[in-house]
Amino acid sequence: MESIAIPIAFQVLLFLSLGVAFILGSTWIITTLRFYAHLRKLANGKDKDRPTEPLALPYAVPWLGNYIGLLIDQASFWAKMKKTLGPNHQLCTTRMGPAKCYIITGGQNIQAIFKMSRHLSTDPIERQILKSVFHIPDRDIDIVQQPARDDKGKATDMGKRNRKYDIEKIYENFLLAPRAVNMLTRKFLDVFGEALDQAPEILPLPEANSREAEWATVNFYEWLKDHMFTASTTAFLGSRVLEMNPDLAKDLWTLDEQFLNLVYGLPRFLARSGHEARDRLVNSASRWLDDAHNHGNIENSEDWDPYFGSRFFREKEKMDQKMGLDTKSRAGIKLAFLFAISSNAIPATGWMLLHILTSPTNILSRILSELRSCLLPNDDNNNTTTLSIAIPDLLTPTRTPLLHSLYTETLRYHVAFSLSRDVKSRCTIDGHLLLPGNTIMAPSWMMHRNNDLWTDPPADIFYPERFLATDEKTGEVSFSTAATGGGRYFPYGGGAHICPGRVFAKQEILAAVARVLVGFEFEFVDWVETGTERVVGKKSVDGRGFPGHKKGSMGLGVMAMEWDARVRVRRRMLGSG
Ligand code: HEM
Repeated sequence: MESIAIPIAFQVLLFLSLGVAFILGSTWIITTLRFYAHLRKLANGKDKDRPTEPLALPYAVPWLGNYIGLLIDQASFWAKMKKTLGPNHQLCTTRMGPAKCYIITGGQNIQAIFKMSRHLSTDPIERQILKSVFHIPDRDIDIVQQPARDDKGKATDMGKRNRKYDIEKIYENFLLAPRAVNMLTRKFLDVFGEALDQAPEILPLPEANSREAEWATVNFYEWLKDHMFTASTTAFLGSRVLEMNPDLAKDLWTLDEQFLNLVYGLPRFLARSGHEARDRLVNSASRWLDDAHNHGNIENSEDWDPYFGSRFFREKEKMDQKMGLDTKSRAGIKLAFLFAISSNAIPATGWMLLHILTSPTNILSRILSELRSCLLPNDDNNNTTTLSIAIPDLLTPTRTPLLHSLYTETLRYHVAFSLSRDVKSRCTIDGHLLLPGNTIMAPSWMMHRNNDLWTDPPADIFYPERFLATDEKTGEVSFSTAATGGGRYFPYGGGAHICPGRVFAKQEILAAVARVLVGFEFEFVDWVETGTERVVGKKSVDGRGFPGHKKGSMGLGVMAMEWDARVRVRRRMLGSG
């Protein structure tokens, strides 16, 4: 029996393999021929006066199209796409499973997307995230996304009386207004400073002025991220939430790692840790909301209270209650905000500090001298870490030009997200017709890391001074955003859905960098595997061994670090260099 079964199995396998190879090969040949025929037609200038279908990228796998290539390695996919399209085309389509996807690059096209909010929508992607990641039922998402109504109750795009309008008002008044955002930054900085001062892992300053503080050894990013999470969560959600849920940070970072698995709807048995972390988080946030309603006062107009936290969250909770959402949905929405608050600003701060601490050109001393000019005088003989940073000074680019340039470069280099919109109604970009029912993807990587747009040094080099300009007459060096225009730089997205946390995020990142550098001295030890002491890179601070981006973290915002730095750290005597 066996002697017959093996050849049959082999024949079946061979037959299947040939079948698959035939399907892949013929799909690739057909889509490639179609691509070049279309390219020639466009080059001949036919149809030049009327909108045309965009070029369709060749692919090998029917139905899935380029989905797999994009999932496996985005950077290589974008590079290959750029080569295939050549210099004259910046818009194409590809099949991504059930939907056709328009991939859009080029400064003018990106700017066009930001101006076309009437034709484009984020509702489907928002629904997917709220449902799959934060467990909000469709019924409540329908309420959240209820369309605008005009005075006669008719659905309209332009009406102001919709949920989105209410949330825009809350953003404007309690997240973007200078008073609100300064208060949030102040609270963040106070709690962050306190957390660092009381950190048990770092030894206290000695009593006598003459002796230096003792060194401790920590994994740098892990150390930073826990203290920053405590500070930003307390500033936004109050102090009770962490007292009630000491594992909140752990669960949120698990959710961060598992985010895409949940977005893609992987079942529990394939993404157990993500599902479990999400369930615990929703329960924790529900208990926190119940406690806040029982003990706090939602009508309180104070800037901050321990139960609800910021005025922003109190107003958001009032809005969610008014819409009739149940506790779990309201908790899920607050979690989505907590996720947005933590998942980008904290790694951005980590990257920025790692670049400073391991810089081959020693920018630390220059940054420190900028920061020292932002310290408020303290009355304890400069022998304490009770630091007070003047936030308005820190945010003034003329005082801290290098810090501003480094921040801008950090977001250029380490942010990679795919701006995503659904086409609501027929529209045209760059002479090409976009049809409703399809999606748009505009990868920031194609602009931020494009060597044709960023030269001297090229885009793939991290250059802290990139955004500094020298006045030819006076020789004065200043921070300049001239190179960020024209749709080539958009770390916070743009148009109607531009990130509403962008002002706070910048203030938080700069304040955290300042507080860490003026409060502590560091000595690099080794590059280590995250969460362990296992050495991964070269023992070097001259740029070698610097972590790359963790696989799979591209496309979502600030990319994750491949590994961490082991450092010696001690409290800085304020007088020391
Ligand atoms: C370095 C830090 C941050 C980065 C790089 C970042 C980036 C982004 C990006 C790229 C988008 C999509 C924009 C678009 O589609 O056009 C976005 C949306 C959003 N961000 Fe941020 N973000 C950061 C920090 C924050 C913070 C601190 C908050 C909250 C306080 C926040 C809240 C949001 C919200 C609510 C949205 C959805 C807006 C909408 O769909 O209308 N983000 N962010």
